[in-house]
Amino acid sequence: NVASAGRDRVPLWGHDTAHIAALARDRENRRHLPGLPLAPAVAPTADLSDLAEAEIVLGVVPAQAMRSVVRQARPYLRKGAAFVTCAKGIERDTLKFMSEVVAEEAPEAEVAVLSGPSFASDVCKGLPTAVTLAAGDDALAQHLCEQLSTRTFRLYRSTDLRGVEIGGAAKNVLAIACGMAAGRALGASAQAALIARGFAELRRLGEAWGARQETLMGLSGLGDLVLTCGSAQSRNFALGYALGGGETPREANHGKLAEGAFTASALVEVARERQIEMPIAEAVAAILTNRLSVEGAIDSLLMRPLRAEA
Ligand SMILES: NC(=O)c1ccc[n+]([C@@H]2O[C@H](COP(=O)([O-])OP(=O)(O)OC[C@H]3O[C@@H](n4cnc5c(N)ncnc54)[C@H](O)[C@@H]3O)[C@@H](O)[C@H]2O)c1
Ligand SMILES: O=P(O)(O)OC[C@H](O)CO
Repeated sequence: NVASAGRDRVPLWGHDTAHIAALARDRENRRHLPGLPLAPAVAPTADLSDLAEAEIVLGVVPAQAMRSVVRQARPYLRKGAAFVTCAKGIERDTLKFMSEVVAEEAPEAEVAVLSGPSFASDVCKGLPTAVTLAAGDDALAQHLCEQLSTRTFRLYRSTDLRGVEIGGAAKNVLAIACGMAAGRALGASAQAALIARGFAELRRLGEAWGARQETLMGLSGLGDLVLTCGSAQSRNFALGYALGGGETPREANHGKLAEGAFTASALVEVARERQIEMPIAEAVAAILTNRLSVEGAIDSLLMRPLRAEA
């Protein structure tokens, strides 16, 4: 809906033809965003050739599906089109970030990343939202911000693609930990401690990749961490909450996409490769793979050696 502002026709492609037909018929996404009508310009389509006219393509699919979607889309992408990845995660099989996946699968496209604190329903309702758009070339980032911003959806530009991607991928994993603490009723103080120590992990990883401080402290880093760790509306937080309440990793998902569950192990591997300590993320990955209980994770985090705050 946001992307359609000021445009005559914005094709909305999806792989699930029944869902696309329902979107075209109902003019709303009854599955995920009931009661929020599609903007008139949005044209649901199952035909990828509809992308041929697009100067800007937004990739809004689960991180683990991004490669196959870009591969399918490539033959239809116009030369020089910008492909903006909106997925927050790391590809499990390759440990690659989304901008790398897009660059590998569609080398002719201009790659950009959109990330930041934004629940789809808030954006769709026209509530004020601010996020970061990063592209290697500042002029491209500025162009995309101008093209995609609306009065209520504010884009800040950046050239720090990796910093933006690290924030988006890490915050989902850390939000699972915060959800677990809430589900275990550990209290608001524990919650705040997890956000602060989680941010220390995100920042350490970002710095090891050369991410800029303003990115890590900004919308796509601290901003999205605070939103996702502090709201039951978050699917990652909700997954953690169910785990904290005693559900198994298999039960706790409730059929919703919680990207942190797919990215946790990859995040930990990426961190280990750079010798970065991420004990909270490690605990989440271990719980999700049934190597550790929630109780065991609490014990191991509380019993870590005392150290300087960094
Ligand atoms: N929902 C939000 O509030 C929100 C906000 C910011 C960023 N994101 C990010 O956007 C990405 C997508 O999230 P979402 O909430 O739109 O998820 P979603 O579960 O609604 O899925 C988005 C679309 O991807 C399609 N899809 C699923 N598997 C696919 C596959 N294998 N191949 C092709 N298409 C497939 C689905 O049919 C759906 O239309 C995630 O990485 C998420 O972190 C979501
Ligand atoms: O529902 P979540 O946990 O996927 O969070 C959605 C967005 O990423 C919040 O910025």
